[in-house]
Amino acid sequence: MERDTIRQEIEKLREIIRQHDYRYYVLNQPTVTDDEYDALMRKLQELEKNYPEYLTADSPTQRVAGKPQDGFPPFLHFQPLLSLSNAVEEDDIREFDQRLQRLLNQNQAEYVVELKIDGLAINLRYEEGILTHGATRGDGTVGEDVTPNIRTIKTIPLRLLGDKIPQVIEIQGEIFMGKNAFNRLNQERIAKNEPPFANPRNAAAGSLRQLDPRMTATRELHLFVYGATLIESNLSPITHWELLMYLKELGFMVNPYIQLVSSIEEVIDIHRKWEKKRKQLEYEIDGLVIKLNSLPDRSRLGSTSKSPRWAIAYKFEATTEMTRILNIEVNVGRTGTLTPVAVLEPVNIGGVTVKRATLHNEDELKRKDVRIGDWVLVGRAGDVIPEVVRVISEQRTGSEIIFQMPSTCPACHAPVKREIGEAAWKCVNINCPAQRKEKINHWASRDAMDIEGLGEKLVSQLIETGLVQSISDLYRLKIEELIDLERMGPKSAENLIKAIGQSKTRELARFVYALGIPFVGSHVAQILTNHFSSLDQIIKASEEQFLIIDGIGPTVSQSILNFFSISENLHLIKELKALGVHPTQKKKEKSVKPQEFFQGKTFLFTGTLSHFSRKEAEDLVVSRGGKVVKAISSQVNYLIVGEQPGSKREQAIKKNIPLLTESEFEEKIQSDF
Ligand SMILES: NC(=O)c1ccc[n+]([C@@H]2O[C@H](COP(=O)([O-])OP(=O)(O)OC[C@H]3O[C@@H](n4cnc5c(N)ncnc54)[C@H](O)[C@@H]3O)[C@@H](O)[C@H]2O)c1
Repeated sequence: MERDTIRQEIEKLREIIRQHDYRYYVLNQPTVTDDEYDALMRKLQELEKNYPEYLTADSPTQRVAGKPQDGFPPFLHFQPLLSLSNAVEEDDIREFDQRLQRLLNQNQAEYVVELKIDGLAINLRYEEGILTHGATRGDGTVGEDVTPNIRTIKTIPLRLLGDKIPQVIEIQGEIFMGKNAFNRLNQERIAKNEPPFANPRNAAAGSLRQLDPRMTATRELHLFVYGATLIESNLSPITHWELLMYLKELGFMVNPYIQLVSSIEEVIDIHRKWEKKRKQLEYEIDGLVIKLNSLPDRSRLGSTSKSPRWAIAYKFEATTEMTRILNIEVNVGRTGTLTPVAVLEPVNIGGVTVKRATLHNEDELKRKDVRIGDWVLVGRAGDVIPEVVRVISEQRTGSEIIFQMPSTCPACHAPVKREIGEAAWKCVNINCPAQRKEKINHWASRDAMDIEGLGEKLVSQLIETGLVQSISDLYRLKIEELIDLERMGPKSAENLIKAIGQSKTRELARFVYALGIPFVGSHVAQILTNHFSSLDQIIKASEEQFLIIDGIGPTVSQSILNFFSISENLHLIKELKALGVHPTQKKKEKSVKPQEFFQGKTFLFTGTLSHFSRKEAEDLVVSRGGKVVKAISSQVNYLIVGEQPGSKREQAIKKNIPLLTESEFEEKIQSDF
């Protein structure tokens, strides 16, 4: 890349981040998620690390962001409230530990591990035990004095407790709103036609920065304290742990999950545990904070202008990163569907290097306006296929290229067609080599016929050399033919023939899935083979016979009927039989598997759930094959009852509809994945 271009890119990125900072810290109205913001920040940090000559003191990476808002008096913090440096990778945490030990010239350090509460930082000043000021972090040096609002928060003592009252102390902590209170507040706001808050953090910040404290008083805010500066005091604790215990004695809430550890590996274990358990908490956390326990050692290490050297935020895995689109290619799937795919400058997302991301179809491509050369945010939630979340259009230079879907198939050059009402362009040639390749890949895949050793590269070779034209050709392969292939010795040829042979007696459900009938995934294939006792029965079944099956809807049944009405498909099945492929049918299991709890059933919710938002809970039901409705009717199989349920509960009882508590619901969800 040209150096000038890099400098411009860095500058643009800084400007975008400054805009987000303003919207987040000053207006309380962020327009991107924290994950997306963090991705922009990480990209800027990376560029500044690679090109240190462009690093400037006013870069957002060098400053504590945020500005005091007009309307509140300024408050000068006795000691600046800094940001925290952060890391996601285990190795970066180990490096933090090693760096500290190197600087301190020792070989073991003790840490306090705290939850990183996703709220907003506050600084409280007590003089002679009386609360005199409460201020937001602001730009770290000067915050907004929100004392009248702070005084409405019940977990903040107006007068310190105990007999060890310091003359002057400033105490830092995180103000937050619990998930239940957040959901209730949003429900009220929606009912009043006010815009809901995007997350509990915004709700807490918005509530604390009300100009009218009576408004703050109606919001359920809490405080966990995590630090203090003893300005005038007879006490001088020498560890952070001691300080936290002292803050408890003074009447504050210290988070109950703080832990004292003596090795960085323990920290990594604790992080793994919380990554899984964070959902169960009643408030949101976005990671852990690791702090050196020894206060004298902390003083020796000091801080940069942005963050202390003795602490680090160990964040949970991000699911979004920023990168650039190098090219857009088109994939041809096994049913001929053309899928545009972005070829990316490789980027690490949550520990996985991502080089390609789906753009789904032409409409999506246009809606997101993705162009070759664009900077984009790429997301990967859990195991989901990476996708382009959005374009950072502010980064455009004008040299980006608009992509057009091809008018012929990129694999066989046959014409492509897009039916009315369909999102996808399809290659019309059923002999298209790309389609054949994908069909065979699917056939051999682990959940289908599970043919060991038959990977994508080999499938390509078999098709290119003409040895295999269709699925049935796999069962005609001979060792002598395989040996001639590049990188194939006699032993591997023999193993492959053996693996292909073994697939002849796979379970019927695998065979049905392997056929690649649209909408028939392995779960539906299992339902079909549980219901019918042979493949012939499935082939001969009518629409009515499919529709009576729990878990099979009109789209699936239509798709199966279509599939078996095509003579090529029936021919393939006949050929396979003749070649000795005889899938086996397991004895029918009558026991209801946990997987089938949600399948085909209808659910209704009432009240507030404490571990999920309503949307999350609904998605969990739908992703397990269930349906969610909004009103009570005889169709409803279960009513899931949260806190403060509405009239639906009484109605359900009258109609004899079974109720599920939140924990019963959670249990079913956990045993059904
Ligand atoms: N969406 C947006 O547009 C946008 C814009 C700006 C910032 N942000 C978010 O804000 C974050 C940056 O904020 P930041 O500078 O406050 O850094 P930070 O959130 O990474 O870490 C510092 C903060 O952590 C909090 N904290 C919680 N628990 C703590 C504990 N136990 N000990 C110490 N501190 C604790 C404190 O408030 C402290 O100020 C970004 O990572 C981003 O996610 C988002």
